[in-house]
Amino acid sequence: MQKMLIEGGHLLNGKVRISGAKNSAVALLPAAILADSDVAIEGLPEISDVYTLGDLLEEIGGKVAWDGQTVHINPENMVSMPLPNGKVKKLRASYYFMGAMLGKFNKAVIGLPGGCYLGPRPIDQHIKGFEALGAEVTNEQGAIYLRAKELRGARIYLDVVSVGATINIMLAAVKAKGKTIIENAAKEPEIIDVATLLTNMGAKIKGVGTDVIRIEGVETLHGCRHTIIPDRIEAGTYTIAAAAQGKEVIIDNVISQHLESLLAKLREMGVSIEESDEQLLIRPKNPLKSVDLKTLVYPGFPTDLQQPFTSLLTKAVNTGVITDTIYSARLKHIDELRRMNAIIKVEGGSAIISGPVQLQGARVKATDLRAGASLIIAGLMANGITEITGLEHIDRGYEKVTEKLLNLGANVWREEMTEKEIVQFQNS
Ligand SMILES: CC(=O)N[C@H]1[C@@H](OP(=O)(O)OP(=O)(O)OC[C@H]2O[C@@H](n3ccc(=O)[nH]c3=O)[C@H](O)[C@@H]2O)O[C@H](CO)[C@@H](O)[C@@H]1O
Ligand SMILES: C=C(OP(=O)(O)O)C(=O)O
Repeated sequence: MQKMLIEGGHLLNGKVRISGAKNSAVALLPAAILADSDVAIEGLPEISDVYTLGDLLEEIGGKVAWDGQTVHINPENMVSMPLPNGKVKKLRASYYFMGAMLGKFNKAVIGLPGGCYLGPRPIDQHIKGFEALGAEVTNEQGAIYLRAKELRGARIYLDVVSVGATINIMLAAVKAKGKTIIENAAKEPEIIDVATLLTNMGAKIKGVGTDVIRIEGVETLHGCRHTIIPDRIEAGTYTIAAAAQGKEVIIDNVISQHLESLLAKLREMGVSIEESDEQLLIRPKNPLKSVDLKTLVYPGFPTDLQQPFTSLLTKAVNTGVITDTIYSARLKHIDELRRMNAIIKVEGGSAIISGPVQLQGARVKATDLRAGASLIIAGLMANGITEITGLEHIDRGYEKVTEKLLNLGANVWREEMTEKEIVQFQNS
């Protein structure tokens, strides 16, 4: 088990290339189950969630061949193997095996997913959608059993705007008989990316990117080749890091429209941002002004960037209030930031951050993926050395983070933890 060490105070300078989007990748891989021949996906990020899903595709009989960042998935020998336990618990997105296997085999058994603990993360809207399509769904000892004689298109209104439910229902509906309409659908770019893959496989989908998606079921889906979109959350994380501790940083391979809400907030704070084809040039101007923000569904401010943004606000003059309306309990990074000298009050679901303060290096724990990102940014700004444990969360979503930061001029490295440190970590 490793920890990450960051010697703070070094200015970030240069270019960082953004990887393929985690939240697309984790849906594109299960979507390949629906095809009847080879699906190639290019530009996948080298992160643990992607490899875990590759292993799960092999468990159900798929042939999975990696060629750098391209994966070839041959689904011809896949079977509806039950996956009640094991690797499905390691990540959130294993729930896409429900929609994809139901869509392909009319049955599936999938253990309830893992992923970041951000407070309760129900999947009732996924189940509502599967049931509307004609599936019988039961929860037996923590595994979801889905069975259908056949799937039939339906009109489904989502009570909550949900990325996962929108994608999962699309996966189950593309081969259902007749027409499916998903109302109050989520509009995140990753949903468009998944719909693009499915369309290239022969699916008939209209309206993705709006809140009404219309699907006309088809009998078969064929293989194809697809290139993944860049990761807007990784791009946003490096953009925030550049605003916090940068001199001049180019964020390369980015679709800036995907980050409008973040860029607007950073400009309000006084950060200079130039947008060009596939790149952002970030030049912070000190002192930064505080801002308030609320996380919202896309195109609002993403909940996944709220935690990294909290660290930035410790540097800004005055008080900033962050309210996460998607996950009100996504606040576990706050205690760790306080260890580093941050002055943050929590009231209801809001974090009230007073600044500017000089953060101090400390021993801290990444409790979830974006808490990890927030601690890395804090460590880059802090006096002295910050030690971060819980790297398994960070490795679920950030490709080669140590190398990318080193290239930008940060002083960051990983070390093996001693046995005593591992015991302390496990008991903390
Ligand atoms: C793998 C993946 O893509 N993860 C992202 C996805 O998670 P995920 O797809 O799990 O998140 P959702 O969009 O479904 O969740 C949005 C909100 O709806 C609620 N909800 C969701 C489903 C449901 O059946 N019932 C229900 O009440 C959730 O508790 C949450 O409050 O979108 C989140 C919100 O942008 C991001 O933080 C995650 O990074
Ligand atoms: C919450 C996240 O991931 P997951 O849904 O996979 O847990 C995230 O990417 O910030």
